Amino acid sequence: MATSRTPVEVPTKRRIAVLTSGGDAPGMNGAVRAVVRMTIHRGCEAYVVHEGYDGLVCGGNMIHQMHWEDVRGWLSRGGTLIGSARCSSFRERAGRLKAARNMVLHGIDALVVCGGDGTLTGADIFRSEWPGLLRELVSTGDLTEIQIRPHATLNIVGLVGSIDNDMAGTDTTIGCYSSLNRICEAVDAVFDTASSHQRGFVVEVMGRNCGWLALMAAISTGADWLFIPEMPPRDGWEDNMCSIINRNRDRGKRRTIVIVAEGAQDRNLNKISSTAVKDVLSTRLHLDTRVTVLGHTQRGGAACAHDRWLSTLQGVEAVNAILEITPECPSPVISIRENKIARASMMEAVRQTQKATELIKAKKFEEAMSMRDPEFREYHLAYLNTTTTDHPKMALPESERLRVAIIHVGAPAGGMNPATRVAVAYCMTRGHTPIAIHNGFPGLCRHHADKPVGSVREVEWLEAENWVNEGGSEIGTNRSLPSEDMPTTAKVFDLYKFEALFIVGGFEAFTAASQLRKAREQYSAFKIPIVVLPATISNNVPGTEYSLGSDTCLNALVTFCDVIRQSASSSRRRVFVVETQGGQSGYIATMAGLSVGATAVYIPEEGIDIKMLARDIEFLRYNFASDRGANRAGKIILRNECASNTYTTQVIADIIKEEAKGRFESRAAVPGHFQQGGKPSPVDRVRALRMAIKCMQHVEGYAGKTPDEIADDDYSAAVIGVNGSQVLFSPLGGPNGLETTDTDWSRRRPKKEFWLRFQGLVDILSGRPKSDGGVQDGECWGCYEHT
Ligand SMILES: Nc1ncnc2c1ncn2[C@@H]1O[C@H](COP(=O)(O)OP(=O)(O)OP(=O)(O)O)[C@@H](O)[C@H]1O
Ligand SMILES: O=P(O)(O)OC[C@H]1O[C@](O)(CO)[C@@H](O)[C@@H]1O
Ligand SMILES: [Mg+2]
Repeated sequence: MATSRTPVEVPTKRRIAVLTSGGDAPGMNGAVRAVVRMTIHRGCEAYVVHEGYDGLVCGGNMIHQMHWEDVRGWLSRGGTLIGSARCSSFRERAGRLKAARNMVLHGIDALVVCGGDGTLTGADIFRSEWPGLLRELVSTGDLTEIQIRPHATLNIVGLVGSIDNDMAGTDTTIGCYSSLNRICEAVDAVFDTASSHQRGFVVEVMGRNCGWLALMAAISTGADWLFIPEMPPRDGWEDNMCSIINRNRDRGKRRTIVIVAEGAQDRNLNKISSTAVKDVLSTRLHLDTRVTVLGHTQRGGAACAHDRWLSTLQGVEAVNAILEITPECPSPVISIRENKIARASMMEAVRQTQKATELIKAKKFEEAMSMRDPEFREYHLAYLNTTTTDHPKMALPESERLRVAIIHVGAPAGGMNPATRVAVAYCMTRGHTPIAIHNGFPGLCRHHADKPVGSVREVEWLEAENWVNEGGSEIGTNRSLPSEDMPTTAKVFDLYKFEALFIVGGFEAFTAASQLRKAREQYSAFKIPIVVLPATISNNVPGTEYSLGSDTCLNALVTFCDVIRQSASSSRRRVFVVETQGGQSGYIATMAGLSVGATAVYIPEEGIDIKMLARDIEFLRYNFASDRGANRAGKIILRNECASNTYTTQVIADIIKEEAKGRFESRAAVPGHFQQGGKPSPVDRVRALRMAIKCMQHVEGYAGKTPDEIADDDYSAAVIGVNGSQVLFSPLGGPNGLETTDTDWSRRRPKKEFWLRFQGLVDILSGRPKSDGGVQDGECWGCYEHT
């Protein structure tokens, strides 16, 4: 160690450092970018520590200051650009002593750590030891009293960055959905070749001791069988697995997919390897079977949209937390529950995570399962109940079985097919009759009696099985509403004896349900439970903060923006004005803006005016001038299609070009229906499963009730939705019904749009000037001085 005479700068501003540690995870760069920029925005100095805890232990230029421009373009980069490591010396007090000294020498006493349970454990130990470490450093003469005085406490905030999603206390970790995307792309591809050759495939996925990736992959791809560490199969699993696979084959399935978590084991903790599973399939079923081990492909590549906005919002929250916590506060970890970013106790989260691992080792599997996030068990059960439909104990008595009609209304959205598949499978498991209405309400009224095939058809298991990863709407969707022919709609409802209606779609689906509810007075055919599962890329359905398809759309937009932005790298100095869909809702424009780091986002809720454009052009000018060609990628402005009638996408691109006076160029780009995405994203697939099952359970609750009893219950016409940290049903009618409380009918969007607050964040993180002509607290502009 150097002596205490090592010069120490006395910082004039608070210094906050960020590091990434443990296995890398897509989205870590987004977190670092957000921490760096938010730190600067909040008037502090941003530092990074390279190579995880190794960098803290080694010090020197492994720890250095970061400026605004240094993190430009990081959102789209895979891995972690500041490096990560598994550092053995930090596990020892001697290593942490060196780390403490290096932090003081750099004037840093606030640290954001992004990693898994190990990283956070290390962080918590470090914080608890901090005063003792400093005292020891003074006693050995490595630091002086004066040097340690400003650093009496160490503030640490954790961000969970890990593909494993093994951390208790948060629904998802930064990186887990990107990894799941990679897995699903691979399994979707395997799916095709497996079908062609009628083969079996055993796919091994990562996750260490946690089965989240494996479970979600199985759900998202309709795997026939699954092995996860938390829920080892019963003894004799070989027979069970073979019998289920045989039954699926007998029903006409041409492929067999088995997902094996790398930590899979039997009830005696003996490893179940993918090759052992392959051997069972080959020898017992004589299936031509292949093993695919996905390995580190699961950790690499650019982050998906979900991980980009999640890491950004959590990075921002980490800085806010660092500046707010007091010495007595336990270190927080930034979590997400459904749609709500929150803070939880870091040590409690780590304790529970480690407990889950210990319980697995102690063969207490049920308890281990309950240590995972609350939905884990729900998802596991849902997977079991929908992968095969033969569960005699699940079947309802004849009197409680319903004829459930399923209809898609509105534009296609990713997740519509998986949701329908799940509803069908659940109905079959319970003994209900799933009936698909093809091509929406016009299909119902005009083609129900067509020969040889009408538009109202019972769904076969095999038909629905193939919808697990299909985009669009296989049963056909239509924007037309029942009001176009209410009498015929009611007649056909009666004719086919519908006893429940499941509507999947966007604002039109919501409107259709509302119309049917209001028409109950005239037509008793509608006095049945009606439930809407929001599915629209616009995410503009009242009663929910999330609609199926919006995540798929964001991924498509993010890919589009990444590609065009990169195309500017040869020409440089180019601004793309990208037109997004979304109707009167700026949701996808704003979330895409957060996910790609847009310079500005124009949304209908705010409109566009000439002053705004002038300010943004001035900002672009400043940006390009201070950039000095350092970053070659283009800049993105996102404009929602309805943001202004006058300032169209092309007009804005032309104005920018004109005003740039040759200093930079601009182009309009319209991804159009590309935004509906191809195959649904894993987020949309797994949420489709959960939401569709909840919807079926909801309508099931009305079995045995009279039409009037049903009509009298406000919840008999409801929307399922994510509301903050909960998934809830909201009634359409009644005093608290969405129709009156939360629907802006003329603008076709909810009255309260939760995401509007993110609009300001897009601006803060791009450094865009405020609308009042000022700048974002002066910090974002000021930072350009450093470049
Ligand atoms: N008990 C501990 N005490 C001190 N430091 C620790 C401890 N556990 C882990 N660390 C530090 O955290 C680093 C990362 O931990 P680990 O390798 O377990 O990965 P992780 O953060 O859990 O991420 P992932 O599991 O996603 O790869 C370790 O290399 C070590 O430096
Ligand atoms: O990259 P390494 O060090 O081989 O670690 C692999 C492990 O890291 C993870 O990718 C992330 O924790 C695990 O899923 C996997 O078991
Ligand atoms: Mg770990």
